[in-house]
Amino acid sequence: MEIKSPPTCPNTITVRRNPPRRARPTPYSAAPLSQPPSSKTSSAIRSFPIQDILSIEIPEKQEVLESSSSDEPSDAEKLKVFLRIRPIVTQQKVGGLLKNGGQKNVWPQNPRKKDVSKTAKAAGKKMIETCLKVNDSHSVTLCVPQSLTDARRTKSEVYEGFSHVFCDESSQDEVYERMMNPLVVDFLKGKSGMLAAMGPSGSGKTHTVFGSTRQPGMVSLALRQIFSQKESGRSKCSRTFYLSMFEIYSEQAKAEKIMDLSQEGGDLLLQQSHVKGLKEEVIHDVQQAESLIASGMLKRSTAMTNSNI
Ligand SMILES: Nc1ncnc2c1ncn2[C@@H]1O[C@H](COP(=O)(O)OP(=O)(O)OP(=O)(O)O)[C@@H](O)[C@H]1O
Repeated sequence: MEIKSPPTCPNTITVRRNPPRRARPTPYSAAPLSQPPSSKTSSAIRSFPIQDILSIEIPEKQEVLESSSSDEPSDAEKLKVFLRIRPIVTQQKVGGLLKNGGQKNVWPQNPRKKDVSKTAKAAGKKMIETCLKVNDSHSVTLCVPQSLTDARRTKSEVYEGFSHVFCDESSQDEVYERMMNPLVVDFLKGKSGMLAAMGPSGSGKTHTVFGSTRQPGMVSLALRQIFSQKESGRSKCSRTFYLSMFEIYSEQAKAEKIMDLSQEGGDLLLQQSHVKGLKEEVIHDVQQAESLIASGMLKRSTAMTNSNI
């Protein structure tokens, strides 16, 4: 990938947003995957210790300093932060993007979801400027659009320290290979992992995580990898895979609720960071897993509203 350096911006300031962090091993990181839960209903699903991880100070140890010089993060760097830049939606591209080039979405979509075509139409014939420039595979510069430079907003900011920056032309496969594949490989060795997608509405979270029929996202690609290993018989021991889905949502002025998204699932309780009563369904193949996920997505309260957590 050829990366052009960003234009020189006046008054550039540097902000280090995402320094590499070292996470503690999770309690389940050493548990073998071949051992299925004792009952169909898990009574002790631990929440991901994101606060614990974020509160960990970056160690000044030699090994971490050494690893930061190499392109591939060491095992010590378990928390990774990727940045994926969504392509700009122009008038010509709108049709292609909205209809996904004639592709159907694999997953149910929120009918009231923000329509990117409206944004593009609202922009009318205004020139669309790219403000985010990729410096290298770990940093970007946020430049001020020309139209705003008159308003004395001339400072640009460099955001660095990303595990990897995916440019707007990056493919789902490329993102999968670098970001998701290591998690799946670890998962198949019995380790826990989590992928969290963050970003404002319309930034491409759904596209990345779920994708479409032509451009399958991380979930479909991970399922394919998991079941292709199983089918190829690489693992001698027979493994059983379980799937569970839940939604955390909060309505204004009300406490957060947790809902089990499996077909017969109901409200769940969080007790001492354990989601109690979450149902796990045995999954046998990609198609079955995808159809369970699709029905779970329809059950989300956010499927009926415009809000998205
Ligand atoms: N990398 C990409 N390549 C091509 N199209 C993309 C890409 N990322 C997002 N899009 C398109 O941009 C639009 C908005 O993306 P998406 O629905 O994934 O955003 P979102 O972050 O999930 O939004 P929301 O939070 O509102 O659900 C969609 O039409 C999607 O197909």
